[in-house]
Amino acid sequence: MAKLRVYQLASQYEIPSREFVQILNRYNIPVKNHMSALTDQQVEEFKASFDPTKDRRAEEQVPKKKKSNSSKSTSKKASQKSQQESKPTSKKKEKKPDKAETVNKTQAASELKTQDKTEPKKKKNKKASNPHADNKSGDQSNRNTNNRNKKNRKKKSKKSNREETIKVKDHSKKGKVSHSVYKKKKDEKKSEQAKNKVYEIPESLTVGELADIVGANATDIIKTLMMAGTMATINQTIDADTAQLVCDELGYEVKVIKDEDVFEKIIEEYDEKETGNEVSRPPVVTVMGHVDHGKTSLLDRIRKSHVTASEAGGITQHIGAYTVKIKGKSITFIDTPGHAAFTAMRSRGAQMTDIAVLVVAADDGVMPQTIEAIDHAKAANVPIIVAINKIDKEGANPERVKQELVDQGVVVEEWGGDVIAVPVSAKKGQNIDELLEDILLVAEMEELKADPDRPARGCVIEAQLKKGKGSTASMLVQQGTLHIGDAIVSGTTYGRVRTMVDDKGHRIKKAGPSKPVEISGLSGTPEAGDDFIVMPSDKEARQLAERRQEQEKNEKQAKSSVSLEDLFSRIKEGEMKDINLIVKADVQGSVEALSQSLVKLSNDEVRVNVIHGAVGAVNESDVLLASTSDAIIIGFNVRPDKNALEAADHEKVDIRLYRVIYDAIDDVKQAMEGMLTPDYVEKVTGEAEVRSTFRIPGGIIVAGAYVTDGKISRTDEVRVVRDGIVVYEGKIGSLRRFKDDVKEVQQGYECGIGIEKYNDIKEGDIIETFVNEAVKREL
Ligand SMILES: Nc1nc2c(ncn2[C@@H]2O[C@H](COP(=O)(O)OP(=O)(O)OP(=O)(O)O)[C@@H](O)[C@H]2O)c(=O)[nH]1
Repeated sequence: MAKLRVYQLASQYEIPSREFVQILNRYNIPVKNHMSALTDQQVEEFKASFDPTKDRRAEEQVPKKKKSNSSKSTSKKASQKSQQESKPTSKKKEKKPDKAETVNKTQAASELKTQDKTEPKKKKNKKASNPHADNKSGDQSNRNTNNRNKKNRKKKSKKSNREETIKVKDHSKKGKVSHSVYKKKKDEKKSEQAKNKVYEIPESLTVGELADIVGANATDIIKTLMMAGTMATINQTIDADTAQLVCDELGYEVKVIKDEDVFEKIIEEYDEKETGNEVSRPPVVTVMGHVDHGKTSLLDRIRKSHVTASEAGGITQHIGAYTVKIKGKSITFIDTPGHAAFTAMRSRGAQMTDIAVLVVAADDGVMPQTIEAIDHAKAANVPIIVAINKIDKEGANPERVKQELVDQGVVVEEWGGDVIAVPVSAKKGQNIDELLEDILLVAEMEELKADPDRPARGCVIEAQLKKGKGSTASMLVQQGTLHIGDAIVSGTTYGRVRTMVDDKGHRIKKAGPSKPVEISGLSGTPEAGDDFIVMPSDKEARQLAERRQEQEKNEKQAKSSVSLEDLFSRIKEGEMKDINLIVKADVQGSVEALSQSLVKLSNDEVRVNVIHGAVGAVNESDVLLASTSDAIIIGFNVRPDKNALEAADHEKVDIRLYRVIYDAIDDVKQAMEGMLTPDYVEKVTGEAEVRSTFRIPGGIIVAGAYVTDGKISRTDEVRVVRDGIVVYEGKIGSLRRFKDDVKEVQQGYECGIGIEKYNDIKEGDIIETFVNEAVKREL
């Protein structure tokens, strides 16, 4: 059964709703306005204890006037009458409610409060909220009658529709009339259909908007509101409770969507919706590859040789991306080379790259960062084009590069695969056009499309604070067209596009799909990879940005990436079908052995994937890849560097470090079975940098070290790390400050450290101390 509303109960006692709200509050029933719903229990308890004669004494003034007017009219009418008598209200005040105004809980509550405090104010307010009271007393009494007949109203209104149709039918002798009957029937059918639907409404909306959503006549809504004692205009804002009540009355089923869900919905609908007006857009390309293989040289070469004469007039700006033209078609290059930027963007959910150009130096071949780049591109599901660079160099061997690529699962066309490889020389400008044409070819196959006529969407390439300009952000338009003056939200910032400059330094007024631009006008500096969305108004942009700020705050506190501990529960809940791992080890043999053993742990329920395996310390790029791919990092005989630790902390990525391969396999296995219950957790206590070494009597090599972090304690365990790889783990043999033995040395001090049973310490090594702390077993 539908819940009883305050006004309905009020009408049973013939007490005005506003007064009744106060009475209910005095009975400790915390209702806010006449639309508030009451539970059955509240109604029962209230009815049992409420004595209308006794409990309404506080409102004595009102009943008095009620008597003086007519015994049947309500006290509400009486008080309105009294307003007329006591003080004529200015026209301005009468008009006020006609403007868009919220009839919500707060307003109703505050009005009530004001009424309590001072009589004159009460009059003004009442007047303001009932503009028709002066000249529409007839309406008012009608309303009261209607209130009394409320129970029958719904039935009646439906019935009257039917009756009308029948009436017309009775007179339907002529074709014209029967046509109108037909039309009416059709309308009825339509409205019946409409009534069977569930409409979604926001937390607050205007009467007109509600009419639009459910497809009802605004007049009907206004009438229904009037019957419930609320005078509203078409532009007036009503809250969801009110809207829901009106729709109940009119027979429309509605569901209230929270404001944040409304924003989400706008975003989702936009993403999903194809307008049918999509046209081809230029591809967006990222250049990746191993250090020194020529990424920057290639990007420079492309930019310099493909800026047309007309464009060259402007000074090329660094805005993080640029567009070149080849055979009348455009290509946009993200001009910050490297996968760190690429993954940083992906970790923020942005996928701006359509194609990855993998630069491999022909004289050097596939190197660790080449593999990393391949893994990143694969994880992002982005097609690769290989640019085999430096073919002008002596010792260049493109065929060897192709062979090495096969080992990484990248099979070029000549070898029967589907990856295009182009031998180029960034230095000499050889085959650059060919590379660009191949990019266009791949783009064509990818069928990259966008509708330029939609409000713009895209993402931030980079953003900074510029002197005299405030926050500027380089943005890539991915959908629609961005215009000067557009209200936008970007990440947690918002504003209006004040200025817009393209990569050639030209001030422009609009930018279409795949176009990079630098804009100003934002309230803050968004982060690379943040999205940007054009909103219908400044107000909505600000609201969405504020909501995101709040969400970000909450998420920071509760971000959960995958960890070995929660692996089992996520598998059980069906949340995980794949376990993604990144394996880093000291030597290639270990990477392979560990990876193979881990993959073999796959069972019917879950598959174990090693999405990236490489030699070397765990770095920031590994962490970002883990974050974007929901992966756990398994390190064998390696350590994370500082940036990686910071990133892991920020992204909440689980890094597991092992000294025994079997332990790593066992942990993953046990985690999959829900048996992982670590008793000890390692805590790093200090770090010292070896700045020199010296030999002491007995041939022992001691490190002259500087404590860079925490403190080095004589009793802590110690490990020696060289280039991110653990070369020894053991105990401290001696710890000295000058000539004295000491128990500990704090950060910022120098000391001598000898390591038990280890004589191979070298300058540049990192000495890390740690303790194993007992932790509670987890259930
Ligand atoms: N001979 C020859 N040298 C090249 C070519 N391309 C780049 N180089 C040289 O290789 C070196 C590295 O080039 P960069 O473009 O800086 O390489 P990168 O990959 O951007 O390097 P990082 O930014 O450090 O990752 C420079 O000395 C270039 O002059 C080429 O096609 N031929």
